[in-house]
Amino acid sequence: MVTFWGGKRKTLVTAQLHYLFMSSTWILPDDLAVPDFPADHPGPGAPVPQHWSKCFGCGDDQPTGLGMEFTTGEGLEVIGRFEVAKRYQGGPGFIHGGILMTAFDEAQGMACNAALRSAVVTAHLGIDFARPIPLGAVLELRSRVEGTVRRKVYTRSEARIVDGPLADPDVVVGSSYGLFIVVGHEHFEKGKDFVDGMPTGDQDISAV
Ligand SMILES: CCCCCCCCCCCC(=O)SCCNC(=O)CCNC(=O)[C@H](O)C(C)(C)COP(=O)(O)OP(=O)(O)OC[C@H]1O[C@@H](n2cnc3c(N)ncnc32)[C@H](O)[C@@H]1OP(=O)(O)O
Repeated sequence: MVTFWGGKRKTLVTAQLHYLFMSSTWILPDDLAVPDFPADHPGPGAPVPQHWSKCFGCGDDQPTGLGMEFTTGEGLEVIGRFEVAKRYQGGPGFIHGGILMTAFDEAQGMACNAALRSAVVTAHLGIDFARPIPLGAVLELRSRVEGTVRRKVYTRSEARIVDGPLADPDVVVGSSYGLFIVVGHEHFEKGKDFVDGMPTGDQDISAV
């Protein structure tokens, strides 16, 4: 069918089939456990601290990083924001897709940490790029844990432009599904010879 249509139309059909395939592969397991709401949760609107000051996603001691800032949302939702700086450019005038993926990675990791109070690392991430995102846009990513199975944490996130060019809080410009794995201190001990700086805060779970 795809070969029969050919040309530009072939490309379009292939892209649509790919989108359907990608979306349909994210199927939550039947034995998913929804985490309990933390008893000490501060409620919506509270700042969520960076987990590591040198982190490319959220660190305030990482000048080239995204500098994402997080607050708690409703329920177990975590809301992250950052402005698309010129250095994040891919195609002329628009964000690089890998930067958006990085932002989703960070946002969904923070949602895991807020819900489970455990360190996690990313095992799998899938992104749907729905709209081009211009430089100067302020992106808001709303992320949540959908549930867990043993150490596996299933997450979702959506991005919207809430300020700057093409802002429209009703339009989802990208979405993401991700599998994170709960890890212990030993995971980060493997990086102690390479670490840049010394973790000091409560959220710095590295054993170095
Ligand atoms: C204060 C803190 C801040 C926390 C806040 C953090 C926010 C930071 C956000 C950035 C996060 C990152 O970028 S982290 C950096 C990028 N990620 C990484 O570097 C991870 C590299 N990969 C690994 O280190 C490893 O593969 C692990 C840890 C993910 C898993 O290894 P493991 O510990 O030996 O566990 P393993 O038995 O293999 O897997 C456990 C279960 O997960 C499943 N599983 C494992 N990988 C996959 C996979 N890709 N796709 C599907 N399923 C998978 C297995 O089948 C198994 O299922 P079952 O048998 O139970 O059914």
